[in-house]
Amino acid sequence: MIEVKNVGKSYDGNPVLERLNVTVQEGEFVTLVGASGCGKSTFLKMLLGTESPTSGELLLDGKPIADEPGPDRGIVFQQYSVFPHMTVLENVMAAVGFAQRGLTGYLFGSKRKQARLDAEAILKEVGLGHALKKYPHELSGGMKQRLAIAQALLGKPRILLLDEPFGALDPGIRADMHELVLRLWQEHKLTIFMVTHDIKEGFHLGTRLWVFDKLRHDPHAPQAYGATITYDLPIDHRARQPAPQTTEQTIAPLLAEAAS
Ligand SMILES: Nc1ncnc2c1ncn2[C@@H]1O[C@H](COP(=O)(O)OP(=O)(O)OP(=O)(O)O)[C@@H](O)[C@H]1O
Repeated sequence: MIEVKNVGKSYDGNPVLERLNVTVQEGEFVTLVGASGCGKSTFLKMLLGTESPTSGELLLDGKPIADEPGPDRGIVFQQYSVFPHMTVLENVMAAVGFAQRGLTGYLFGSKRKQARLDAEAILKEVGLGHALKKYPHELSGGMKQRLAIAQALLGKPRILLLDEPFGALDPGIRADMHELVLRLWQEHKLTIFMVTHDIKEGFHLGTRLWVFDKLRHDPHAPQAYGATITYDLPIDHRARQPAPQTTEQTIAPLLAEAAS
């Protein structure tokens, strides 16, 4: 479904990513780990369509990914911005309006009624059914991310991109969010790409874990080469067991080394 063929990405002539070659099938849950600044978010942005590859091809169903975000791809960031003067329900309805009418955004009559029903349904699904009338400043971190996920799912995307969505949350809340994401992944038959700095989270959620790192280094020119996918590990979740210690023990020092 997604083919990444020899993709490279540079900014101002400095390579960030190079020689990416992978294929991802519908329904996979790919987790991305790697040192800070090695290009994980850049890869997500190329899938979203807000950045394009400098070289190579990024194909969705055999066609180049459109160079603008579309309803088939939703994204959730670690920090999320909402309209502070609107309630949870109004924020989601506004997103429906923008999706349907562009920046003028306001819906009338039966369309507005339908938007409200859709917004209420998705908010219930992400566990915010009790918080429709709350304002953003009244929400906890976990509730804000639930709202972000609701917005991302509104266009009924096939692909959900998660850029460290739970990085700022406490462990207990994270566990609840993991449950939510796994449920939505299954119920909506999503293909998910999720960046995380937490390797345990990567193993726990993913059906496949990618490690981004540089294969080539020039000590005199640290910007000379980009990162690539150095490990592509399938994860067997039939029992949703914790990651096998041996694999985790192999990868963790590599990440620590790459980060130093
Ligand atoms: N629009 C841009 N213009 C120039 N350089 C950029 C741009 N976006 C990202 N970069 C650079 O590309 C590199 C990769 O950034 P990216 O955010 O993709 O890394 P990352 O692996 O997601 O990092 P982190 O884990 O810290 O979020 C960084 O050196 C960053 O400064």
